[in-house]
Amino acid sequence: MALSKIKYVRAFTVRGGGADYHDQGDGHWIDDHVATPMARYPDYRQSRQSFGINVLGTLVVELEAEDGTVGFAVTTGGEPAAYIVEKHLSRFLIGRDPAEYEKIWDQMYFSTQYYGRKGLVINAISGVDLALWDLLGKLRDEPVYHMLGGAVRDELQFYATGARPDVAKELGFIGGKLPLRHGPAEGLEGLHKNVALLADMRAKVGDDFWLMYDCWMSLNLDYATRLAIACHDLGLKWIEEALSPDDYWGYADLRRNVPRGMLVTTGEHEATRWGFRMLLEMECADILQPDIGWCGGVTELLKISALADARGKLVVPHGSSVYSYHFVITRHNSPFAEFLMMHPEATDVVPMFAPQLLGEPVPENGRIRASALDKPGFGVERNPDITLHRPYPN
Ligand SMILES: C[C@H](O)[C@H](O)[C@@H](O)[C@@H](O)C(=O)O
Ligand SMILES: [Mg+2]
Repeated sequence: MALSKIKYVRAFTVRGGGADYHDQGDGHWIDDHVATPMARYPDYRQSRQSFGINVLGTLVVELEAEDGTVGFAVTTGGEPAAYIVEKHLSRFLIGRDPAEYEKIWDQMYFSTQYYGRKGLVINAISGVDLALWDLLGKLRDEPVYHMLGGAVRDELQFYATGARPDVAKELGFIGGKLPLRHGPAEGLEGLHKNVALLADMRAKVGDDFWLMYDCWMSLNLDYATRLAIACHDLGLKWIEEALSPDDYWGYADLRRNVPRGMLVTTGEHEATRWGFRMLLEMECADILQPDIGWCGGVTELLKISALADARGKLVVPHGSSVYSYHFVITRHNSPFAEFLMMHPEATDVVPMFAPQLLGEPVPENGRIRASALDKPGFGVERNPDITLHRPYPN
């Protein structure tokens, strides 16, 4: 039984938080001296916005069916991604049944392979794929997680990413992931500051609360190895994205270098089943962390997750609000999820993609019940108070 066909494809952009969650105002923890590969240049060391981490902004993809039903999704991508959606990908969507998401994904990927494969183009494809699944759920009156096989547990449990793991513990989260603040350019003094900050946080949260460091691609193998060894006695649970996403060889070495029991994680800037196959077959990580809005969407993450499951690896998607929640609740090898604390001081729970989504669920006591996802599609609507810009109307 065919579903109502796609009649309109619209790509909008919007700035200020939301899916491009690094696009925040001044004084936010997420832009306060976080270590990055650009920190080797002193001018770009204090703020990630100074080198353009928020240059793209949010991409909003809207698919309207012939019967007027609208599916949408948000991801990082802004105007260049909007151009790719309207001028290239839309030809594989107009007049199509949204249930044909496998064929549509295949056509979007291989038609852009000559200039895509990773990064912005896969963000755009992911945004379309997420909007397809949202539209499918709204046409079928089903939550996305039902269409993925249903919940394998009653609730999601979250660790929190932000500057205040001590507050995250009080709020009921199962762990706290700190942004690493100092990289190799700040030498031994910076390394000691990283260890001291972790020691201070360990003293505040006690011995059993998970503490992790997120290194956002900023280190080299030697520094990452020394940091892991120096933090081991402080119970660092995992060292995340220590190296460049292209350094598969370095990650394999890092896994051999870190103290036994410490986990190496990465993946948020990796894309497609082929990229994650490389991470798996080169033994780069203990936990894979794809972002569903950047790796290829639901359709591709299903393949990535199955590859990882076959090798006994966990898949804990990078924080991406409802889009990852509907996935994680259905996968045995995704036992917990990430919640990014988007409150400027990381001291309160606010919707992750605020202010763009109406009905976005937030963890209570560090958990979200599966029943909270029981609305069609991804269960959220666009905030009508947010003005969208359509740069390339077809
Ligand atoms: C906190 C990290 O520096 C990044 O800002 C964060 O987006 C990402 O790496 C994460 O894992 O949440
Ligand atoms: Mg990360």
